[in-house]
Amino acid sequence: MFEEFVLAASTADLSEEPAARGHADAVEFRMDLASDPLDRLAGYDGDLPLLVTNRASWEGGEADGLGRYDALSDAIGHDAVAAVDVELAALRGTHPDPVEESHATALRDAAREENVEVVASVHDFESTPEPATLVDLLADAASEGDVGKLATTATAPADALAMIEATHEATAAGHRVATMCMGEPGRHTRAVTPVYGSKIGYAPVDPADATAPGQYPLATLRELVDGLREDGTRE
Ligand SMILES: O=C1C[C@@](O)(C(=O)O)C[C@@H](O)[C@@H]1O
Repeated sequence: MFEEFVLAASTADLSEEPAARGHADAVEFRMDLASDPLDRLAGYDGDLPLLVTNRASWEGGEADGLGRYDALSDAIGHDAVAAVDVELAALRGTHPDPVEESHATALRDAAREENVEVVASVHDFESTPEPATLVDLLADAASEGDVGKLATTATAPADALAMIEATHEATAAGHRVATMCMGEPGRHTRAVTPVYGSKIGYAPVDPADATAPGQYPLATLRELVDGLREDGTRE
């Protein structure tokens, strides 16, 4: 699924899928922000494939406890689910609770059996480390998942440059990555890092429901990313 750039419409409401269809390649279903996510998933009959995310509270989301893995295990059994997001800190065992690692790696094994791709993700809600650190994080994340995703917070233009540089380096080193900066000074990275190899972009269908600071509206990001492609067309 992530051979080419995938624009994911990020939402807590799967009934938005028809509105996303014209612009998005997939839907990121933020299960942690949804009510009755498994019921919603069971009733999903949209066209776009789903990337399911159940973001842990310790990584900026709203899902508490290990039960979030049970929900994800159930979710990956649905035909429409093509990818699952798992936090790198859990996969790597760097989270303080060692039980996270066994749950995260078991979920990854189950995903592989279902032919569901794994997005290993890292978020920094405060800052953007220097490029060498970003490249290391991307290499780690890409080795734990099918795609390594890194979202950091830009507080100055140099942070955006660091993310662009790291995206280029990690991609040149053969890692499959998805990158973006959160926050206003890094907003343009969402349009630009795909030029350097980033494989996933996230944008809300309704700008009022952004799932991260600095996201462009879906139609805008589609236009920007396509406009910056060499031939200027959607693949
Ligand atoms: O991890 C990400 C990236 C993101 O945080 C962003 O910055 O667009 C949005 C989240 O919904 C998604 O799970």
